[in-house]
Amino acid sequence: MSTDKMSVKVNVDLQKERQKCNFNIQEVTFIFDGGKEQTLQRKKIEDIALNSGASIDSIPEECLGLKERYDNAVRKSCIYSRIVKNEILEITGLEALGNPVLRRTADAFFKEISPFMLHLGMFVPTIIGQCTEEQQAKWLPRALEMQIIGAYAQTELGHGTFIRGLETTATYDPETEEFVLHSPTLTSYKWWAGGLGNTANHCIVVAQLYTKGQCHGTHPFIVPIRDMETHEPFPGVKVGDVGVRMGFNTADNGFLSFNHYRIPRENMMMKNAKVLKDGTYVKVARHEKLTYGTMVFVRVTLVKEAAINLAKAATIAVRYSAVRRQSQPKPDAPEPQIIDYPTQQHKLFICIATAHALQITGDWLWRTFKDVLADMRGGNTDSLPELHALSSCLKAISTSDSAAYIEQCRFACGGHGYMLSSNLPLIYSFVTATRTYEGDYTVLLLQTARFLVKAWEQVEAGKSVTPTVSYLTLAATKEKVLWNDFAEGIIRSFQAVAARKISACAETIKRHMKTGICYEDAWQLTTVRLVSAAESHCRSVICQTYWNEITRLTASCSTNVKIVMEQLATLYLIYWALERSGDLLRYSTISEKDLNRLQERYEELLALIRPNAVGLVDAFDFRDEILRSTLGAYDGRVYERLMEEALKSPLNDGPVQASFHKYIKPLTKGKL
Ligand SMILES: CCCCCCCCCCCCCCCCCC(=O)SCCNC(=O)CCNC(=O)[C@H](O)C(C)(C)COP(=O)(O)OP(=O)(O)OC[C@H]1O[C@@H](n2cnc3c(N)ncnc32)[C@H](O)[C@@H]1OP(=O)(O)O
Ligand SMILES: Cc1cc2nc3c(=O)[nH]c(=O)nc-3n(C[C@H](O)[C@H](O)[C@H](O)COP(=O)(O)OP(=O)(O)OC[C@H]3O[C@@H](n4cnc5c(N)ncnc54)[C@H](O)[C@@H]3O)c2cc1C
Repeated sequence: MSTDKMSVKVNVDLQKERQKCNFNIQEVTFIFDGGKEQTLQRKKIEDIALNSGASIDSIPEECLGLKERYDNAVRKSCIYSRIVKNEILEITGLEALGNPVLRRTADAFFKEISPFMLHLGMFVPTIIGQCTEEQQAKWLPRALEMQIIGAYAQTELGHGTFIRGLETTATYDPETEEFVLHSPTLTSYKWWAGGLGNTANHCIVVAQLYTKGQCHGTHPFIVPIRDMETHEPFPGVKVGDVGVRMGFNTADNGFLSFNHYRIPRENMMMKNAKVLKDGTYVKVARHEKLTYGTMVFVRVTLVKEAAINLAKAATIAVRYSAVRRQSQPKPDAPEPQIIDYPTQQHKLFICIATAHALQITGDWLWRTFKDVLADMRGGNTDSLPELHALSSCLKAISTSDSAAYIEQCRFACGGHGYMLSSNLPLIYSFVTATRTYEGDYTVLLLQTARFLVKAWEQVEAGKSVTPTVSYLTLAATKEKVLWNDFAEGIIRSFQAVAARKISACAETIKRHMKTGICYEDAWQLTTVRLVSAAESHCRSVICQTYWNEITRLTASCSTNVKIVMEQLATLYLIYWALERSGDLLRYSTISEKDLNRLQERYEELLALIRPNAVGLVDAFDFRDEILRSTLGAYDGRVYERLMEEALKSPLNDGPVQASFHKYIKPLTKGKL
């Protein structure tokens, strides 16, 4: 517990909740952080970054105008970057780029998003992933020292999803040994890149590469866009802000176009393909899609990003639910804490369980990613398709689940949850964007479906398949899988559901093709089912990973930690079994009686978890500065904080606003 938590006067109900908690909170914190060392490192980083006081705003960020908000975000980004550069990267190394601790700590500085986020989030990783060693030696130190500030401009006004359809061109001119960047149409304007509008001086631009009259598809280039002294855009570069957004308003999302703008040949990122001085195109990479590497990296990191944000929302909603009292279900009895309502527990405990499920799955995916990267360094790209399939569906489901449950947390907080000072709307506006950016939900699930159908064809042909789809061989019998309600039984049934849906899709595609239509059209006619099959596959991966890993991670924990962690994981499995009861009725032998028993077990679990609920969210260990919520602070002084924040509103700067004299008075006096 940090010192600020020990010294404050805590709401009586929250104090009682903490006394009820029967497990060792710190052990659960270690599990959530991925180990004791990670917790200690995180706390050290938080102490360094937050004890400076630089993150404190005198006026709430949300009360500032658009320009002032951006200005304030840049000011704080500079302070935070200095801390990251001078102190944090020293502790973490470049591993920090895949570690949510940087983002988690940044939340204390920015209630919205830093305009520098994409610099560390995509610009630097793309330099690492797409540049030769020589190029890295030139660009990486300057980027890490913040001598240059970069953005990642791939999406265009006309195309985000369909990368092959991008229109910006980079045409090689062997006379001058330069690439000429050009935006031939309005729809070819780069659009959305974070940090681009006003902040960045460099940008990674993804463009169609032309040399010797031939197009070689999209490739990344490092492009200086602004003068390093004056910050004026260079001639031939048009750049600006895309306009006000649902969230991300301090992230400086920008547009960019080029008018025959020249960059040196060496600015093409040449790890995976090169253009020689004479214009000869040379392919280096062994896999066609290695230029998409940064996207795979970010999708992998977004799974834990989804977990952390959901954990924040759950912390706010659970603490608030312990403080808030409402209604009178029994005559003459006191108003209960709203957390005592089973319906409230149903809304909230799945959020706690999902945060753990996604965090654990995100850790596992990160390890898988690093293994695949190590293989690729040795020249073996065999595991890349499986990684792409896994990272695509896990990014889609984790961000979608997280956004939905964060909104559920807001509902769980009633009217006060709608206040920006609760922080729930801002957390939601950030996370709901993650469902779209870095690959839209449906589009990514269809990428996974493509892999699954191919895997199914391998199984049918009697060939072996990769580990995450090996269940296809076991579960894909024509018989219904025998239901049992032990955890392993539920997981096996989910796998059977996924296998049956995948095989049904493959059959449907074949059936359509028998009518004479081509594969592409048959695929389109099957896409609603393909998305559903990919979702089922992903759910079975999360359930299996969560269950196996939590069993492993708690093996040496104290008894009550084991018990509460198992209760949460079981709750997660049963929740989804009940949610997907239609699938289970269709593809397993589950009966109505079994479903009733599951429902009863689910309700028992809610009651068992109830006394530990506040302890469970305390174990996420968010400092108040990071939570930034009137409803979720550790001390539970909800009403006092709501009042304090209300008084900070510029609309409370005097009893009478100028608009009264300008408009209302003339109106009421009949003079308007
Ligand atoms: C100071 C502050 C502190 C900060 C702290 C820092 C912390 C950072 C936190 C991170 C925050 C990050 C914020 C990010 C913001 C958003 C950025 C963006 O959106 S950027 C923009 C993001 N934009 C998007 O995400 C766009 C989404 N669109 C796409 O990715 C692609 O267009 C596509 C994948 C949908 C299709 O691609 P297409 O080329 O048409 O391919 P086909 O469909 O024709 O399939 C052909 C074959 O290729 C295969 N394959 C495909 N991909 C891959 C892969 N990656 N690999 C391997 N294989 C792959 C596929 O399986 C198939 O195989 P097979 O069946 O033939 O064997
Ligand atoms: C907050 C935010 C930050 C961003 N930051 C960046 C950034 O820094 N750099 C950058 O380059 N980009 C960025 N983006 C852009 C982002 O990557 C794209 O918006 C995203 O990839 C989706 O592409 P799109 O907008 O073209 O959507 P579209 O592809 O037009 O999607 C619209 C709808 O069509 C559906 N659809 C599209 N294709 C198919 C298909 N093949 N099959 C079935 N359905 C389909 C989708 O499911 C969706 O429902 C950002 C976006 C946001 C919202």
